[in-house]
Amino acid sequence: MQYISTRGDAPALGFRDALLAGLARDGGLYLPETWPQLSKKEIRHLRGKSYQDVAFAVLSHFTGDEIPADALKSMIDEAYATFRHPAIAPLVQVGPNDYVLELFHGTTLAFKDVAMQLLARLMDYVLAERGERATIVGATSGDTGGAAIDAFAGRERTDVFILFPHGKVSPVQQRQMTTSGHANVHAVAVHGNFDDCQDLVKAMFNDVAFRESVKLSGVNSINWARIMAQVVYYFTSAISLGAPDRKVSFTVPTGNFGDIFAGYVAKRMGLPIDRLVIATNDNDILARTLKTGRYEMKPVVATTSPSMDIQISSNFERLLFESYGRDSAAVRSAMSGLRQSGAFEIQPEALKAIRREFKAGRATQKQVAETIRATLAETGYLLDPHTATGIFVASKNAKGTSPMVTLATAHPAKFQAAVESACGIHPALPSWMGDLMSREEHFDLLEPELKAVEAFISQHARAKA
Ligand SMILES: Cc1ncc(COP(=O)(O)O)c(C=O)c1O
Ligand SMILES: N[C@@H](CCOP(=O)(O)O)C(=O)O
Repeated sequence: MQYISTRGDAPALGFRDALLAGLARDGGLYLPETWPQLSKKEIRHLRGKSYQDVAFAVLSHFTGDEIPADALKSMIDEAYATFRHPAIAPLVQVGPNDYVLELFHGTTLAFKDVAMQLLARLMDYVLAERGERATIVGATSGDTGGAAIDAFAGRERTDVFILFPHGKVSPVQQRQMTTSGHANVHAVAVHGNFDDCQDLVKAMFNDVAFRESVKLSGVNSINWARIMAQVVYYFTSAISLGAPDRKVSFTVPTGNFGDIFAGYVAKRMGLPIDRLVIATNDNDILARTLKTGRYEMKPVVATTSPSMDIQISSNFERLLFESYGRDSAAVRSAMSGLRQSGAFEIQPEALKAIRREFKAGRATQKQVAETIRATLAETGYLLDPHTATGIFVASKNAKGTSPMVTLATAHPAKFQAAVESACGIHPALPSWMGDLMSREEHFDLLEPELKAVEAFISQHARAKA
């Protein structure tokens, strides 16, 4: 399996190189040259199998012969042994045809753990095989950072630098990043928002001299391996609801478009997905884009679902590439429009293709709070504000026959203030992380200036060219 860049100007890479590269050298994002196919018969065969077995069946199509089967199996087993629920991603029924897919049973209580625990092991494996080290840089609006720090903490071959927007993550998210205590982990608060942090990460990748000097690698969903690992739970949940002999719909709280793009990939691979619904908070660039055909940035507003306070939705570039029939020149032109004027128009045929695959909706903060309160009152189920965004939008986009699964992307205890203000209940952290808020914090505070951030990383990174 070869991986190609959305911008068409970087060499195609095998799985291991794409994994370590993160972002392609032309600034594009890697995806597989062709979509692997699972027949109905093969999907049926996965019924009753464990999460780990389904993960192997799906992921081995992407890793091919670059990761031996035994090694992949052990990495999958180790990664999901860190989860606190035997099903890894259990499905909970909250209405006659409505389900919540709980993706928050990992070590940092968010869906990011599902991919990150595997990604860390895959990177370690490839680096060890090559006798190399890497410097991992990530941007976070709160959850990716904690998950990456947990998954990479103490690993010999990697140093991890996580940029987070100062004062804009929840107290639990901040502590998960700042209390690790491991020497290879660096939490860096940046005066700015998530988009500033993500811009810095992309700029570091595009600075070839810097990239090579510290052997840069990335763990945001720009890295194909993140998306790949997230495809698995679309299969496990749809199969448990009757796929491939029944279509299933999904609503996904969306920011960087990685999680829902994984759903699109599952569909391309043969999973019968009916609707894929994008749910946004007040930062509704994706909902506006589907409505108007114009992708246009507006200033980010702070909401009660801070992890989705994003305007530049990185993985939308992967969808554009697909919708333009994999025409990388059209993607390059859209991305240069975005850089120059903060906007681009989607050509009519591509827009039609996107609208065929996706629906979209927005939930205001008031609607999110009301959804948390009403869902608790009616079903006894406590939602976090990101999942509540999904549940609200799902309720407007459900389609009679197919079950609607909303992805529960975070545990309510990560957003205690918002949940308490919505319904009066203060969600407690699980007892195994009860001391989180009393651990000592360590982090650095930097301005959003490329050279200053690069200098900081060069000074602390152990990987050198
Ligand atoms: C809790 C939570 N929900 C939803 C999202 C959106 O996911 P994505 O960026 O993959 O669209 C994020 C992060 O982006 C998140 O942390
Ligand atoms: N919500 C994310 C933002 C980064 O998304 P990623 O999936 O590209 O890593 C976060 O919590 O950091």
